[in-house]
Amino acid sequence: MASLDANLGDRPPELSPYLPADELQSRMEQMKTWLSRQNELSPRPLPPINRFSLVQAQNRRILDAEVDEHQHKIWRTFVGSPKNYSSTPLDKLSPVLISEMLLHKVHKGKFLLCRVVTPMVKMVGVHTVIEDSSGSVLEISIYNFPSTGLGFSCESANALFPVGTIVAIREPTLKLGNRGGQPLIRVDSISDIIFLDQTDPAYSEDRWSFTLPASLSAQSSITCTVEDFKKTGNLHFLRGEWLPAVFAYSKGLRLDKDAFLLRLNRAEAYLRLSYYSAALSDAQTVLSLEFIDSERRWKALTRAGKALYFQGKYAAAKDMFQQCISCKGDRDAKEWVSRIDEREEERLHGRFDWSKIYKQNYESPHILHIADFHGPIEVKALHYRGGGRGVVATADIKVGQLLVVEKPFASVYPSELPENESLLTYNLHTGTVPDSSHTVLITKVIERIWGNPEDHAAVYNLFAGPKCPLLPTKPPKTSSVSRERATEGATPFPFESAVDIDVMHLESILSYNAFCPQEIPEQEERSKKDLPSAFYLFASLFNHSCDSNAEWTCIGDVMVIRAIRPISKGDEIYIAYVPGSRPFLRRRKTLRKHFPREDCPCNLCTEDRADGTANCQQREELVKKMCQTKSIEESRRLLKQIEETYRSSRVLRPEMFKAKQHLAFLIREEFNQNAFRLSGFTLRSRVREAIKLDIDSLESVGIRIGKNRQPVLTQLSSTVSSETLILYFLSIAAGFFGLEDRVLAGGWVKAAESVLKLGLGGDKALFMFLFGNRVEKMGIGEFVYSVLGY
Ligand SMILES: C[S@@+](CC[C@H](N)C(=O)[O-])C[C@H]1O[C@@H](n2cnc3c(N)ncnc32)[C@H](O)[C@@H]1O
Repeated sequence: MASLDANLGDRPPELSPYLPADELQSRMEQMKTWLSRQNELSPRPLPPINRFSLVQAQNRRILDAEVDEHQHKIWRTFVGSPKNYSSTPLDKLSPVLISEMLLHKVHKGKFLLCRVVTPMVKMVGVHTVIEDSSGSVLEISIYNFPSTGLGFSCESANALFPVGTIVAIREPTLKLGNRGGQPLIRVDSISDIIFLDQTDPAYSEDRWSFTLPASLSAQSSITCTVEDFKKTGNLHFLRGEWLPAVFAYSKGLRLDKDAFLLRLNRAEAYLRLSYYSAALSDAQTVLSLEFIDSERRWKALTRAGKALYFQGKYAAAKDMFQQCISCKGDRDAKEWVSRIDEREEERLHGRFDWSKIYKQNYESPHILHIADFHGPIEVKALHYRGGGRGVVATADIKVGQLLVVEKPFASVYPSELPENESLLTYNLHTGTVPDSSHTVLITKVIERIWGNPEDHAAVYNLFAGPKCPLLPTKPPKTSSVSRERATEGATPFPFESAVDIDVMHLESILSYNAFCPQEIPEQEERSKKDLPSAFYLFASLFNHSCDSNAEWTCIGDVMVIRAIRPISKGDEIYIAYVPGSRPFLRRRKTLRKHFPREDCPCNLCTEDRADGTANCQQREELVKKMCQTKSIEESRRLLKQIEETYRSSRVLRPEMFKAKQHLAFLIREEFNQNAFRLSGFTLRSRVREAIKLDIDSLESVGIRIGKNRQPVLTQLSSTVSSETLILYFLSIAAGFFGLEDRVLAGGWVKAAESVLKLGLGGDKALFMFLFGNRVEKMGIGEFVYSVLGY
């Protein structure tokens, strides 16, 4: 993320989310060019900077922020603007002073040792004033630092960077800021910041030409003892400020690395942050100590067990909890053991209790207790696909077979975002304005990599846009975790990142691989501010087809992929990035970023292209009209016209599904309102007509209907979700039930149950959970239960 740098004479294009889509896209292209030009400006010396006025300006900002605390703030950001990061270790860099630095320059080969002079103020990132040892000052903006972004308070940033904190900034970038065009250091990558040890000679006051006011330097941690840090850490922990707690414990551990209580507490704080490898490493260090008592040992075992469980290392986690049980006969640990057994059933055999998982989703969209699962599939090199890979079947696959269950690497729901702040992001990679949840997702992914550096390679092995080279099917063994936490002499996490984080590359990766784990309602493409965003490492390897052979759905933020057609061994498996039910021209626009040169090559798009743009456009307009009309007669006319936009040879006709469903709906509405006026014969013939339309509509989306007017489920639909199909089937059943044709009604109920099994893996409990209320409302509850034997 980035805020816009001030221009130097040549003005940047004006952007607004309210511009027509094409105009907005073209201005974003201009903005891209403008930003890269800014990046290429010739370096020049810094103007003189007055310490007093810089500090005063920051103090004013702090006051303004306090006054505006409750006002709604909209922060403007850019995804895809140039951002730098360093990949050179600190000990290979040489120091630079502010007076030696140049504006518009990335100081390659250098690091700046600096001290925080004023409290932080929050903008898109956090902003403060720093000084170097000679007393020269500069403003600094730090983006993407965990626990400082959207929804976090300034106090959190000040707890992490209190006045007096000394940091080294690797290969700093000096730019002009957008607020008044002041020169500032801009840090996009958190891995560029290294926090110096408070025992480092740099912390000695005589190293600095300027003495910080006593009232401020008291906030510096130089005089604190291990006990002070423990207390501060515990206080933060009690307030739920996990990262400030981690920092306080870590400072204590810098003074005494054997202070195992701090380490034990830090392990718990790491768990709350989902930094599992860090939590595990702390818990294991405590377990390696011979002298700890059984209570502490039990705590360390529990924390190690949880870290391993959430990393999906179930056997090792079980071992920890079993040791807990022998330690204390612990009931909690027994529950964890049985949870682990359930996870192993899921992971190894794909046996999931779906209704239990759907119920978890009611409590929170972040499903905690579920294992990842892979069916008979593998990632294969497919050089003709962007990124060079795809997922193929390693055995013949049946309709409904479970292929993938995957927890997200990170996910963000709008309900987690603050009400008084939002982000207006321009994604220069895709020319779109993503919702806040997508932008926050980037920060979450950065944090997750920072806290779990072993995942770095898998994330950076994902497709990153049209210029991305062919990628290997497995992430290469990385040397980037080489600056290991435990390496002798290296600054340990969290004071230094174990991996270098290239934010610009990550932004590209997320532009091409983020999912919205919720169905996007029709017509909602331009106002999707309420939609969640999630990122999956494995699901990102599937290629796209609008007429896919597998369906992805989400339960909360857990991705589930199932086959909706029989798939032969060796065949590629596709999912739909954009639903095939969306009209062709809108689909093509949304898919443009994935197919920038030619269109999507799938069957559905090929058929739509063959119908011609004019027909597709007319079809889209007719369907729009159809959805707005309440007149049955007009609806019949429109249905005919929609049909005429298809070539006669076409089988899959998704818009006919919508149109027929709408007409059936209007007919039902009419007879519901006029039932008392219509003769029994007319009523029955209307009901029959509505049912016929419903049944015919299913054939337009690939559901074959047998001679007995029952569906033949040799495949599910690529353009209608299984959940929607079940509802239509049940509504047809209700129609036949109204006609007192219990045989046909029962047949459709059974078919609905089959779709539930194939498309959602469901059983009786799931049927009751998802559709129990709906069949009651349709007035066929008792009938349905008797047919299904519930
Ligand atoms: C999420 S990635 C899919 C995995 C990717 N193929 C890889 O190797 O990492 C999305 C990108 O894959 C490529 N892609 C997806 N579906 C495709 C298709 N049907 N044909 C060709 N390339 C496709 C496009 O470049 C798209 O932007």
